Amino acid sequence: MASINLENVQKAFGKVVAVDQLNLKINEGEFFTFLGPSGCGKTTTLRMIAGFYYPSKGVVRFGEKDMTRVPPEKRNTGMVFQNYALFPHMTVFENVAFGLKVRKVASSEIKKRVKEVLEKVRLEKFSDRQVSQLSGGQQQRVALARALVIEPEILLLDEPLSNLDAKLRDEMRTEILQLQRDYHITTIYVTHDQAEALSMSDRIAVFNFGVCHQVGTPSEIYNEPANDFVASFIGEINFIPMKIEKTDKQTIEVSILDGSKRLHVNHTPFNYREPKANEDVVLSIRPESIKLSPNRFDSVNALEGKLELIQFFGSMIEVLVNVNGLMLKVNMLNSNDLSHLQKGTNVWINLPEESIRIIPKISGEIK
Ligand SMILES: Nc1ncnc2c1ncn2[C@@H]1O[C@H](COP(=O)(O)OP(=O)(O)OP(=O)(O)O)[C@@H](O)[C@H]1O
Repeated sequence: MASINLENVQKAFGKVVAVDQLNLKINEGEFFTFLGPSGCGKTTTLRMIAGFYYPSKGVVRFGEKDMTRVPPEKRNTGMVFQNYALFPHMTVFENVAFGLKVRKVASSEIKKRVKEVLEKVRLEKFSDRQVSQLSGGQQQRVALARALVIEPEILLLDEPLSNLDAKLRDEMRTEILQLQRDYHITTIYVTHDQAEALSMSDRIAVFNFGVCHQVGTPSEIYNEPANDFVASFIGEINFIPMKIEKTDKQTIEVSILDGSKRLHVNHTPFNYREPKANEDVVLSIRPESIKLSPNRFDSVNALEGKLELIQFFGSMIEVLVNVNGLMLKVNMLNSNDLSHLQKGTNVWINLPEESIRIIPKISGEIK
C-alpha cells in the first residue's frame, strides 16, 4: 500500500496540454476517483501514475519515493483497462498467471496465487476456459484478477465497467468495492459517470480541460461545489445569475441581474478566495432543496412564478417553475396534498438560505 503524491504535474502532447498544474495527494488505502467529461485528462493522469507516460513537468511520488521516471514494470501497480486488454487465445489461468511468470515466480507459487485470486473473483471453475469464451462481466473479473495477483501497492482502474450493461455494472461496482476492502489497496478509479463516482469513492477529483477543479468527499462535491462546472457536472442543479451587492462575515446579499429582487444567503467563501462586492456570480440550488407553495412564503428569499410543467415519477414529482423567464426545477416527494399543482397556476417558491451556494462563474455557459 502506498500514498500517491502528484506535485505540479503537467503533461503536454506537442501543443496539446492534456493535464496542467495538478497537485493531488491520494491517501494509503483510499478509493479515489478521477471524474470528468471525455478528454479532460483523467486517463493521461492515470497513465502518469502507472508509468506509461512520463510527465512533461512536475513530480510523481509513491509515499516519499520519487517515481517520476521509473518505468511501469518497476512501479508495483496493477492496472485494469477499459477494453480489458486480455490475451484472447490464452486460458483464464494463463492470463492471470502472465504477470507472475514475467516476474519469474516459481510455478508452484504461481498455481497457488492464481487459484486464490480466481476464488476471490468467483472464477475458480473457469480456470481452463479461453477468455474469448467468457461473458463481458467474466472477462472484467479476469482483468481484475490479473491486476490483483501481482499484489500491487496501487490498483488503477480505467473506466472498467463501461463495456457492461447496466445491471452487470451495478453488480461489478459492489464486487470491486468488496475486493478493494479485502485487499485494502490504494485504488484510483477513472470514470465519466457521476453516479458511479458518488456511490463508490472515499474522495473524488473533478477534472475539465486538463484542470482539476475540486477534490472532496462525495457529499462535499455534491453539497459544496467549487464552481458552476462542478455543480452542473454532478447531479441536477438550478443556476440563477446574480450580482453580489454586499458581503460580510455572516451573509451575502445578491441581486438578480435585472435588479428586480435581492436575496440573502449564508456566507460561504469560494474555494480559493472570498467573494467580492459587485462581482457577477451564480446562485446554485438543488431541485430537492426548493420549497413550493400556492401561498406566499414569509421569507426574503421567496419568488413568485408560474407552473410550466409537472411530471410524475411515482414517489417523486418534478416541476418546472417559470420565474420571470427563468426556468427553475423543483423536485418534491409525492404527497397527498397536490391539489395546487395545476399547470399555468401561480405559485411561490422559497430558496432556503442554508441550501443556496453562491459560486464563481467559470464555465462561460451561464450568461
Ligand atoms: N497520446 C496522445 N497524443 C496526443 N494527444 C493526446 C494523447 N493522449 C491524450 N491526448 C489528448 O489529451 C487530452 C486528454 O485526454 P485523456 O485521454 O487523458 O482524457 P480522458 O479524460 O481520459 O478522456 P476519455 O474519458 O475520453 O478517455 C485530450 O484532448 C486528448 O485528445
